Amino acid sequence: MLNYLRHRFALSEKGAKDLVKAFGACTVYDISLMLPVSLLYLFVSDLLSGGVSAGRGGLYLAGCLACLVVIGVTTYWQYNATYLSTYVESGVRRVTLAERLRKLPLSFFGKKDLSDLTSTIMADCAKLETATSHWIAELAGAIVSTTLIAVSLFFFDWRMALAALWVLPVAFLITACSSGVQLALSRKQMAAMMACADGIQECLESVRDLKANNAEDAYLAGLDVKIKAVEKRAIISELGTAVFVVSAQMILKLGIATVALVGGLLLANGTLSVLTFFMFLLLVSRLYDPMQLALQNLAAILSTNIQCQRMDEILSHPVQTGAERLTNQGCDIVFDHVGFAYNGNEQVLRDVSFTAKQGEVTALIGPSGGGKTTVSRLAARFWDITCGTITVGGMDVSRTDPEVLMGLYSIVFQDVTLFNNSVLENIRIGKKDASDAEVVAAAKLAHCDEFVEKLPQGYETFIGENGSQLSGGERQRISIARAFLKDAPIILLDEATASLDAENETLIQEALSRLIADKTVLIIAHRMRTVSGADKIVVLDGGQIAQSGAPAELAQQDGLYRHMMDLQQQSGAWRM
Ligand SMILES: Nc1ncnc2c1ncn2[C@@H]1O[C@H](COP(=O)(O)OP(=O)(O)OP(=O)(O)O)[C@@H](O)[C@H]1O
Repeated sequence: MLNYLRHRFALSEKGAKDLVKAFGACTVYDISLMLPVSLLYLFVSDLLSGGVSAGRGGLYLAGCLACLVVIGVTTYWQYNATYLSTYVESGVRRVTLAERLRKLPLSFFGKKDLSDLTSTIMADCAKLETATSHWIAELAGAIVSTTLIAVSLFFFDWRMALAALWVLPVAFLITACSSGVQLALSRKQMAAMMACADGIQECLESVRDLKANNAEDAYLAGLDVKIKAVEKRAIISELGTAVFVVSAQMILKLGIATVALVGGLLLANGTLSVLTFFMFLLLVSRLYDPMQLALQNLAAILSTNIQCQRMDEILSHPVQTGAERLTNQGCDIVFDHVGFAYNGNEQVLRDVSFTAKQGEVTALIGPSGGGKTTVSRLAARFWDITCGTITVGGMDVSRTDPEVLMGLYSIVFQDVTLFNNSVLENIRIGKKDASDAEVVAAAKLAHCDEFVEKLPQGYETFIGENGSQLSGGERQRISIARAFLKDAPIILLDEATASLDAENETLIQEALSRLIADKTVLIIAHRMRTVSGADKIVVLDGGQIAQSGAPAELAQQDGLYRHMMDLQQQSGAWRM
C-alpha cells in the first residue's frame, strides 16, 4: 500500500506514511460527526418513552459537551495530519525535483522547455499539495466512515438501510466510469496551458526583437489564440467533470427521497417504528455530506495522474553519475574517435580525435555549425557522447561525476548568465568561499573595476535580471572575472572577447594570457586574429576534423584554414 501511494502520488516514504495517518484521522473525524446524531436519537427515544428526567437531562448535557470536545480534538488531529504534513511533504517534493534537475544531463533540457519545468515544480506540486491535503485523505476517510456507518444501519433495519445506501455504489460507479473522459480532458487542458505558458515566456524573452521588427501585433494575435484555447479547454474540462459529478450527487439526493418513501410505506403498514424512521431521516442528511465532497474529490484525484506522470518524467530520467574522486594525471584533454548526436538524432560529430595539451592553447575554428561549441562542451561532460572516449589526464570524463569534474574547468561562454545580485556576488559564483578581497582582485584582472567604479554602489550594485543594466562587454568581463577567481586548470573560452571594443579586447587578452599560463586552454574563435597565437588549431567542418596542426603548418596547406584566413583578410579590408 505504501509503495502504491508513493508511486501514485509522487510521495516520499514519510509522505506516504503521513497520508495513511491522515486517512485514519479523517475516518475518526467523520465518525465523530455522527456522535451528535446518536445522542439526538437517544434523547428522542427517551422523550417518546415517557419524558426525560432531570438526571438524564444532565447526562445529555454532559454528552453534548463530550461531543463538542471529541469533535474539537478530532478536527485538530485531522488538520495536523492532513494539512501540516502535506505542506512539509510539498516542500520535500519540490526540493527532490530541483535536486534531480540539477543532476540531469543537458540532453533532458533539450527536450523540455523552461516553462514546462517551472510549471511542474510550481503548479503541478501545488495541485498535488491540494490533492493530498484536501482530497485524498478526505475521500479515504469518507469511504471508511460511510462503510462503517452503513454496516451499523443494517443492524437497525435492513430495508431502510437498503433504501438509504443503494445510491452509494451507483454514484461511485458513475464517477469512476468517468475517469477515462476526465483524464483525456485534463490532458488536453494541460497541453493548452503549456502552449500558452510557452508563448508568454517566448514573448517576454523576445520582446526586444519583436519591437525591432514591428512584429508585436502579429505575435500577440497568435498568443491571443493560445490564451483563448486555455479558456475554452478550462470550460470544457469543467463541464465534463461537472456532468459526472453533478449526476452522481443528484443520485445521492435520491437516497433521501427513497428513505422518506420506503420509511413512509413501512410506517403505514406498521412494520417500522417512528423512532427508527426519524433516526434514518437524521442519518441520511449527515451520511451523504462527506460522500458528496468525496465524489467531487474523486474526480479531482483522478485528474492528478497527469501531474504525477510529469513529475515521474523528471524523477525517473537517468542522471549522469560517476566517480566522485578525480584521478587525472595532468590535464591533457584527449578526444579519441568521438561521435555524438543531440537527443539521439542526426550525428553532429563523427570520428573526432585530437589532443589539447596542458600548457598549450588549442583553438577550435571552422564554419558555423561545424561543431566547435559542441566539442568544447563535451570536454566538460555537458552531454554524454555516443561513441569513442574523452579523457582528461587519462581519466574518462564519462565515468566521473559531472559536478566533481567541473572543478577542473573554468568556462567563459559567449552567452553569459548573470543573476539579479551585486557585482561582487555575481563574480563570487566562480568560487563560493572566496573573500571579498579575492573577488575584487579577480575583477581587477578582468578589467571590471573600470565600469564598476562608475556604478552607484560600486561592487555592491545590483545589476538587474540577467545583468540587464550592463553592456555586452561588461557582462563578458564579469564572466572572465569568474574564471580568474575559479583559477581551474582547464579553461574553455567561447569567443570570449567577442563583445569588447578594440581597447578593452587588448586589455582582456593581456589578462587572459596571464590566466592561461600552464593551463589547458580550448578556445573557440571566429576571428583568425584571436587564434594566430594558438599552439594548435583544430579545424572542424560538418562535425569532422578537416585539419589540425600548428598555425604556421596549416597556413602552408591549401585547406579550410588558409581559406578562412584569406576571407578574414578580405573582410578586414572591407569599407562601407
Ligand atoms: N542543443 C542542441 N540540440 C540540437 N542540435 C544542436 C544543439 N546545439 C547545436 N546543435 C547542432 O549541432 C551542430 C553543431 O553546432 P555547434 O553549435 O557545435 O556549432 P559551432 O561550430 O559552434 O557553430 P557557431 O560557430 O555558429 O557557434 C549544428 O548543426 C547545430 O544545429
